[in-house]
Amino acid sequence: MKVAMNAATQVHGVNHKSRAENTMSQLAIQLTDVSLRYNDFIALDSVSFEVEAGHTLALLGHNGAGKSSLIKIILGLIPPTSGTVTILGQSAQESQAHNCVRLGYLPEDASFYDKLTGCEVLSYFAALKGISQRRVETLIEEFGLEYAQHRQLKTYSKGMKQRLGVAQAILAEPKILLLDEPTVGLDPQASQFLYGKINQLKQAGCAVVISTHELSLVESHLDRALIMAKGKRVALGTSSELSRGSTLKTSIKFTELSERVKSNAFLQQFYCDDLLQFSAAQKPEIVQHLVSQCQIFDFEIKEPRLEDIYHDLMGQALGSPVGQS
Ligand SMILES: Nc1ncnc2c1ncn2[C@@H]1O[C@H](COP(=O)(O)OP(=O)(O)OP(=O)(O)O)[C@@H](O)[C@H]1O
Repeated sequence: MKVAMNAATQVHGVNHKSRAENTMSQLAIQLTDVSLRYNDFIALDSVSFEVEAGHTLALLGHNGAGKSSLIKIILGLIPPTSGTVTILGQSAQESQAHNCVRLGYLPEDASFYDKLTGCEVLSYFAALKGISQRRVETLIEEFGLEYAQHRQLKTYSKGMKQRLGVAQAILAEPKILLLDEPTVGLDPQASQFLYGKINQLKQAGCAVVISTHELSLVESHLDRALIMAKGKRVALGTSSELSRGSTLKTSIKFTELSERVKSNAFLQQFYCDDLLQFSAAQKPEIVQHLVSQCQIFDFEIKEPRLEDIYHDLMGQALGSPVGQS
C-alpha cells in the first residue's frame, strides 16, 4: 500500500469516517460465535463479525479456511451448528423468504444450464426475482455480452460465464452482495469493471462480502478484511488496523531529506537508509512529529501491502505456511 499523504490532513484524520458515524451505520450482516461442523470436522470455530450497509468486507484465507461455508451460512443455505446470524435485522431463518431479492450471490463455481443462451439465463433469474426485461438488456450491454447474448452457454469462454454470473448476482440491485472468488477467469478490464460496479452498489447502501485469493485486486476496494485460518478468525479490521497487528514496517520517504529530520533526537531512532522505518502503531506519533516539530509536510508514506500483511498475520497465527504444518 503506497499512500501519498497530505500530512496535515492525516494528522487530524479528516480522511477517515469518525467512529460515531460508523456506529450509527446500519448493520447488514451480523454473525456472533458461529460454529459449523461437518460430522466430526470443525469447519468454523466461533467466528464473529459484522458488515455495515455500504461497506465491503474481504474474506481472506487459505484453501479450506471456511470462507465459502461462511457465505453459505449468511445466505441461509446451511444452518450453523451454533451461534447467531442476523441478516438486515432479521434472524437468518426469518430473512430466508426475502433473500432471493435482497441478497445477490455469485457461487465459487457458478454454472448454468449450458444449452440456454446468456440472455435466457438472465431472463430466467429476472422472472424469478420479479425484475424487468429492460434490466436484463442493460446488464447484458454493460457486461459486454451483447454480441453473444443469443449464443448457448456451451460456446462461452470461462470469463464470459463469469461475467454472466456476476450480472446474475447484481440483477436485483441487492442489499447484500456475496461474491465467492468473483475475479477468477476475468481479464484485468473486466475485474476493474466489476469493482466499479461494486462501488456503485456500495454507494447505494449495499453491503458486499468478497471471498478472494486475489489480494492485490481487492486491496483498494475493501473497507475491512476478515482473515481466516482453519475455521478460526485470525484478524479483522481495516488495512491500517491489520497492518498495526503485523510485524511489518511502514516507511516514510522524503522528496528532499532535511537536516531537521536527521538531527531530530526522537526521529533519529527510526532513521535508516534515507527513510524513516517504524511499526504501523507508531505512525501517528511520527507524522505528528514531522509536521509539528520539523515543519515538514512533503513526504510519502509507504504502507505494507495487504498481501504481505496477510502472510505475516497467517505466519503469526499458524507458525508456518498452511500446507506445511
Ligand atoms: N459438505 C461438506 N462436507 C464435509 N466437509 C466440507 C463440506 N463442505 C466443506 N467442507 C470442508 O470445510 C472446510 C471449509 O471449506 P470451505 O469451502 O468453506 O473453504 P474455503 O475457505 O472456501 O476454501 P477455498 O479457498 O478452497 O474455496 C474444508 O476443509 C472443506 O473440506
